Amino acid sequence: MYDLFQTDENISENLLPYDGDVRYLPIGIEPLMAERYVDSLFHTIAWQHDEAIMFGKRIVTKRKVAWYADQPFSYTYSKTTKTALPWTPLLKELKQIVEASTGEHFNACLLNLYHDGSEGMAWHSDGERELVPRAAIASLSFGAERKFSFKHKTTKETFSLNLASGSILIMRGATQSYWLHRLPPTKKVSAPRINLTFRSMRT
Ligand SMILES: O=C(O)CCC(=O)C(=O)O
Ligand SMILES: [Fe+2]
Repeated sequence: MYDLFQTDENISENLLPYDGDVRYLPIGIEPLMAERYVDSLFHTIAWQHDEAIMFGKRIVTKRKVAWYADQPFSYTYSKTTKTALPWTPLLKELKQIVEASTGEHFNACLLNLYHDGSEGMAWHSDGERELVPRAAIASLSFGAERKFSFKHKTTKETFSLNLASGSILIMRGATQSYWLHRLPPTKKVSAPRINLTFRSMRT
């Protein structure tokens, strides 16, 4: 039987040239296990269409989201507020894997379901008031491999990488203050992708 928990030696060097710390772990979860997780997540998570207020209008995204945490934290972004659901056994298991691989602790998780390449996420940083400042955010990806990009807020320098199924991306320190990130839409991908970002909410 293979070891579910990767050691830190598989984590990349810092991928950002300055003003932050981003590391990539290509195999956070073995590919065959990852395939099974996509299926379970698809069926057991309380997926909801995301709502946002943009230019004063309420829009409903095609992308679906879900929000889970240790406590029923509310989380406001894009001017909408969500209340966290309690962890499911599956999410607890994934949180443990991510914590063991990164050496960090998390108390909340935002999940995104992108049905195909037409769905993505626009440039943003995760600096909401409810988050512990400078705490690590770990992003666990399942399903279709997608490009993920960073752009420095002032120098405009960009950096991109592909996020494989089962991979973990860790953003730490000053990253959210200086860099935006996005998941660009693409015509090349027709399969779904599920992403989990483990976070630390202020308690
Ligand atoms: O889907 C992704 O890889 C990133 C999602 C993201 O940036 C977020 O939920 O804040
Ligand atoms: Fe983000």
